[in-house]
Amino acid sequence: MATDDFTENTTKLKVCGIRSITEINELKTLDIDYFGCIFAESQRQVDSELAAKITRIAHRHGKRTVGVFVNAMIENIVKIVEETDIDIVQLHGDESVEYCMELTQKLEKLYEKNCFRKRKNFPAKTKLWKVFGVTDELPNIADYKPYIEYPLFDAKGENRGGNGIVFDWDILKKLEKHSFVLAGGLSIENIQKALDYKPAILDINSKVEVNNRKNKKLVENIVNLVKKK
Ligand SMILES: O=C(O)c1ccccc1N[C@@H]1O[C@H](COP(=O)(O)O)[C@@H](O)[C@H]1O
Repeated sequence: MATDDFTENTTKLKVCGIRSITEINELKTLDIDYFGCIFAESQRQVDSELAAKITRIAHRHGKRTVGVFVNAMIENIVKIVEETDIDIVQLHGDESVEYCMELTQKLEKLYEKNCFRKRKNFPAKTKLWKVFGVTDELPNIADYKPYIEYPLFDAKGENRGGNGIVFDWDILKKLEKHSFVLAGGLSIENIQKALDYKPAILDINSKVEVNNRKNKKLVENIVNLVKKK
């Protein structure tokens, strides 16, 4: 699995589902490593125009952005990556190994075309995170490894994501430290326990919302725990 120089032996933090300029402006100076923009059908869905603005603000503050897709057409993902400059593509559907291979090739071509637009401080190549919806068993992800930076384990629920529920984290004990992203129902109540499983990244979303928007105080409480402030 190819991780980049940004990866260290500490747990990083992603806040997903940013859907307004107000939210990114409120959160941009906190010690958050990644902001997520959801392109899939969702109450948190954004278009590429808004995601490009969010990404510009995030990049100016040294943060990366993650685009969340569910079974999207590969051409659409490549177009959105080009339009928005997002750093990571999170595949939250039933995308196959072959799909990840094809997307990797297409993103490589896009990189060759646009490599002159190198991002300051960031590797310009777009990475893939493949999501696996789990309950109490880990799937076999071996064939995905050549194409992804990280597997992301989320609780299998009624919807594709944003279910606000956890899975049996004990299944993560078998994994190498800092080799995966953990999502699903993460909140101030369980974030300390989640850290004990040594994920590379904790991905918070619905549990830090009030009135359908990210709440700065709720996010800040989690930042303080994860970054031990
Ligand atoms: O949040 C959504 O609406 C969403 C829709 C479609 C795909 C993914 C989505 N969110 C992702 O779900 C996980 C867990 O979220 P939660 O903490 O349980 O609310 C996270 O990776 C989000 O990126």
